[in-house]
Amino acid sequence: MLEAVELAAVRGERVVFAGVSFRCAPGEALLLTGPNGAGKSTLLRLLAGLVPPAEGSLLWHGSDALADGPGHAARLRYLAHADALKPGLTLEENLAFWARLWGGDVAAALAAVGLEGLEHLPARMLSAGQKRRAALARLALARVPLWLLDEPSVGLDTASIGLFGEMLAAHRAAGGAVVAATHVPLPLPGSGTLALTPA
Ligand SMILES: Nc1ncnc2c1ncn2[C@@H]1O[C@H](COP(=O)(O)OP(=O)(O)OP(=O)(O)O)[C@@H](O)[C@H]1O
Repeated sequence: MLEAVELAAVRGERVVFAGVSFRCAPGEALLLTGPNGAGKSTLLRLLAGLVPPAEGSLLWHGSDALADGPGHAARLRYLAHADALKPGLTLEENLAFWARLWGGDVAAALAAVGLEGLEHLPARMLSAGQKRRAALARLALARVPLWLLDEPSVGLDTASIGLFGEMLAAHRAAGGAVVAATHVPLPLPGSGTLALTPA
């Protein structure tokens, strides 16, 4: 269970948001919505332990989630806007880097996002949607209880959205939680919504 209690964030001496509270239980999904600049990415980075809260606390099963940085990092996957691919490495080599850190089967992860057959292509040759699918393949490598996703469906075609929906459903069915920032609907049935407004 992830619980945010009265969180506030400051960037560049400006309060981006304040008083943000929510709960996301195992199997649940929370959508972060709001206009450009409302603080969705900032909140995700805070939840990932990459930005310290100016106020409030973040709890994981009732304990301070940020007290143990490496422990918090180990229980989550954070997908930012950038796809985090090394352009000169092949798709397989890119995924193998993460698999060495986290474990998991590279071929199965690529198949989960429909990228089988492109393993040996340098990442720089992938289309925008293929790069996004390669980023999503990291989610399929090894199971962790919390996914933090920043506009995960940008650039995905209809078939890829379907595969992504299957990944999300399997993650939630296994007790995983999802917090996702988005401007468009995501395949997350029954999700809650937290609408951020610029402070
Ligand atoms: N490192 C930083 N230094 C100063 N200001 C920052 C920094 N990072 C973000 N901001 C500001 O914080 C505010 C929130 O940005 P953020 O990226 O969290 O918004 P967002 O809701 O994700 O927007 P979008 O829908 O455009 O992705 C913006 O006004 C942005 O300019």
